[in-house]
Amino acid sequence: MFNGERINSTENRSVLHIALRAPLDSIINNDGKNVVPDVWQVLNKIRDFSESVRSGAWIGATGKVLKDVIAIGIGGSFLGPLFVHTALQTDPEAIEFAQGRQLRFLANVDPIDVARNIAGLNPETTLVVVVSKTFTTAETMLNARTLREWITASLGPQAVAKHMVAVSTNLTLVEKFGIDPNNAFAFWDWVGGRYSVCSAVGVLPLSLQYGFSVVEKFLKGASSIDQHFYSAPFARNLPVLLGLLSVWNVSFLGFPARAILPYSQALEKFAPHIQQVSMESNGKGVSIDGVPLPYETGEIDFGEPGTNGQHSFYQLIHQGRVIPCDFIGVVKSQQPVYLKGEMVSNHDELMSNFFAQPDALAYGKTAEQLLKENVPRPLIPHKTFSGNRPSLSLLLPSLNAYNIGQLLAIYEHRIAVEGFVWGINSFDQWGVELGKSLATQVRKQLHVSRKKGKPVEAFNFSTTTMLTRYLQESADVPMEDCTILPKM
Ligand SMILES: O=P(O)(O)OC[C@H]1O[C@H](O)[C@H](O)[C@@H](O)[C@@H]1O
Repeated sequence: MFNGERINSTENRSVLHIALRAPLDSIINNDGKNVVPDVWQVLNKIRDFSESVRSGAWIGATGKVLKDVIAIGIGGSFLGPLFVHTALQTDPEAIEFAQGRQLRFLANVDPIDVARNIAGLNPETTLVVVVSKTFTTAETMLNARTLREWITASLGPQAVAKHMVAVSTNLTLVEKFGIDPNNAFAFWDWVGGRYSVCSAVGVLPLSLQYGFSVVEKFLKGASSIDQHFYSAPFARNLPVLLGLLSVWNVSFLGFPARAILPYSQALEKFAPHIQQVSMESNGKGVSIDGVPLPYETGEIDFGEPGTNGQHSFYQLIHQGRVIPCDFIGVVKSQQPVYLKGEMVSNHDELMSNFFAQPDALAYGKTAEQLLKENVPRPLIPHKTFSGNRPSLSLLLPSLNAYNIGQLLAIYEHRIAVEGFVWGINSFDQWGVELGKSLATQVRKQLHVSRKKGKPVEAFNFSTTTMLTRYLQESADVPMEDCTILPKM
């Protein structure tokens, strides 16, 4: 990976997200060319652009400062930036830099997501960042056309130049869409979508919200783990150890899932992000050479912040299926609260749970202990905890931009380690293609049925029945040849 070899062999690409956060003087080659200067050229462009928007030097079509940003993107062009944004939102340093500004994310093609995103915003003070590696993703492009309409309907077509910018590897399509290439921020095909938060995909929206200096700390944190991963002996190498633990749990112990349980509300979007990084990377059925695997790979990742999860799905984890857990705790809260007269601070209360849960999973509770507590015999099987349920705990010193970068990189590399051991390609995602092409077929069918009254054909019985019903029941929904935007 670090040598720039084309380890993503099915797409014939290198995998160099480590270059996105490498110091300017480092050398990371792709096809014999050092890519680090290109990375920094874009980072500097983001620094200049975000500073001009934040300072008010760059203004909207009607002369107003652009204080609100909507980032349109989905999958890897959404989940990582949302995780980092959510984590920074309560960081005291980041808060200072975000005064008076808003960052929102429009991902789903559901028009309800459009409605939620534009609610309360004025196009005059809004900058739209269209984020798409390919610039062909159906959801993102329809959302981009929708918000282009939202802007032009109130400010006129010339306003697009001031109110829309893009992040992509496909600058030709950016220009075709009508966004000035000068307002496009590039990245490269050696960055996988789910590994792209350290490229302009994350750095641009986050710099607009928090300023480049905060985001640079995030990059430095990620880079510190890259260096650790590259050079630390395996026995002390965090991503290696974590990756091996996961392989052990999945392939040797046969546990198919992994719960990601941060005891920090700021990390509320961490599990959804890791869900994509992990499940899209390692959810494969064949080896890198295309041979069906004789063992399972990948985890079913899910998670919620503690303590919320404890009151939801932990019952199953304690007494039902065995689900290896990652507990993530933070020593110092971003937002400490102390109440006079309380036994512990609010953060200590949270952390009491962080320390208690792994113990409960590991050691459980025996029938003997319950008998000593005079638990009635019929209840003993119900109140017994088997123990011997694996978990691991990570304790971060604090949660600032730097540590957030570290946490991200630890998981990115851990997932790569798992893939290397399993002998799969963790960097392609062919499994998402079939659904996309069938959706294209449905889209065509909906068009000809609605416009020309053509019956549903060439689908299986179940889909034909459901589609026909959908068309019948929505025949009265207005489909005029005019534009309708949400009325919220
Ligand atoms: O950034 P884009 O090209 O719009 O792609 C967005 C997403 O599309 C697909 O769903 C891929 O499976 C994801 O890996 C990717 O992140």
